[in-house]
Amino acid sequence: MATLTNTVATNTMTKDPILKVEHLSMRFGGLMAINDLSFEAYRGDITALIGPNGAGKTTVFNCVTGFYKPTMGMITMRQKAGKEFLLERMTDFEVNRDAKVARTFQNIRLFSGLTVLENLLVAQHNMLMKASGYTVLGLLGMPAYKKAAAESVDIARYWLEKADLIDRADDPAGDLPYGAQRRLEIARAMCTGPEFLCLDEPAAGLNPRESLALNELLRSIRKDSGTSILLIEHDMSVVMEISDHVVVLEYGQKISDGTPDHVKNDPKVIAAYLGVEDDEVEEVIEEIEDTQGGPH
Ligand SMILES: Nc1ncnc2c1ncn2[C@@H]1O[C@H](COP(=O)(O)OP(=O)(O)OP(=O)(O)O)[C@@H](O)[C@H]1O
Repeated sequence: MATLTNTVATNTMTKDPILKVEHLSMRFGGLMAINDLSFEAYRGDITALIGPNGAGKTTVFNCVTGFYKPTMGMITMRQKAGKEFLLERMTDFEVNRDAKVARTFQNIRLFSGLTVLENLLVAQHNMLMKASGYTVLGLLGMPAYKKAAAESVDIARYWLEKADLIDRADDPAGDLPYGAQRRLEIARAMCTGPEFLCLDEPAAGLNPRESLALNELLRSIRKDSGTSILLIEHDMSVVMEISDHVVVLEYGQKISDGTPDHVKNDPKVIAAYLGVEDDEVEEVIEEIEDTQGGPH
């Protein structure tokens, strides 16, 4: 099995996997976008999925979150309480509601005409409907609904504080600067109480200050809520700064798996990013160092 021969440079003995991807393949017509991919994400970790354009990162995300049905393979998520879900057999709605996996998308998908607070309340719609007993009478006055409604405002306020957006709670979401909209999307996903949060390029288009604010939010999610995070990211400063574990894809296969330091120095990863063969890596790195005036 090709994937098992790759080095996993993390201490997997002490880690508790929240997600296991086993022999995942996804074919689009004649194109094998993902080819026999296996990796794990560990509970409480921030795991980054990286790789050059077209490597298959978004396809993996879409399989994990129920948007695509994989051609082959198994995706198991195990919740903290021990309940297991085979995500490849579930719809995107079930993955979110039952397995408690939330996601954001490459393109921001907020309700731009609703306020910042309203965006977070809409995200809790399922919980509120459940509390209403799915009846109009419930909506109109049942104590359970009133309690749930008050709780959902508290949850929204909590995440607005965390995302540093509390001062903008009553502004239309569409009026926020880009970086703040990204944080609002993450806050919205967190309002659904996920055990596993999947973020598709959260730092895309952010300026350095917004990137720092994002890093801070993700670190606080990991620390305070214990939610495990899987993110796709091109911004290496974000990946290296906040990830506990990095999985690198190229042409739909795993080429490296380990700590940020391990993958950063892995010749296969360097070769993939520079677009050269493995045996040419050292030569190319020497050339780069020469043009930059020596090693850094
Ligand atoms: N729905 C689809 N139909 C056909 N081909 C697809 C589809 N989705 C992805 N692909 C192809 O699968 C391959 C992997 O694409 P994917 O978007 O997963 O890569 P990626 O690593 O996320 O790339 P990027 O970093 O550019 O977003 C690409 O060759 C892409 O063109």
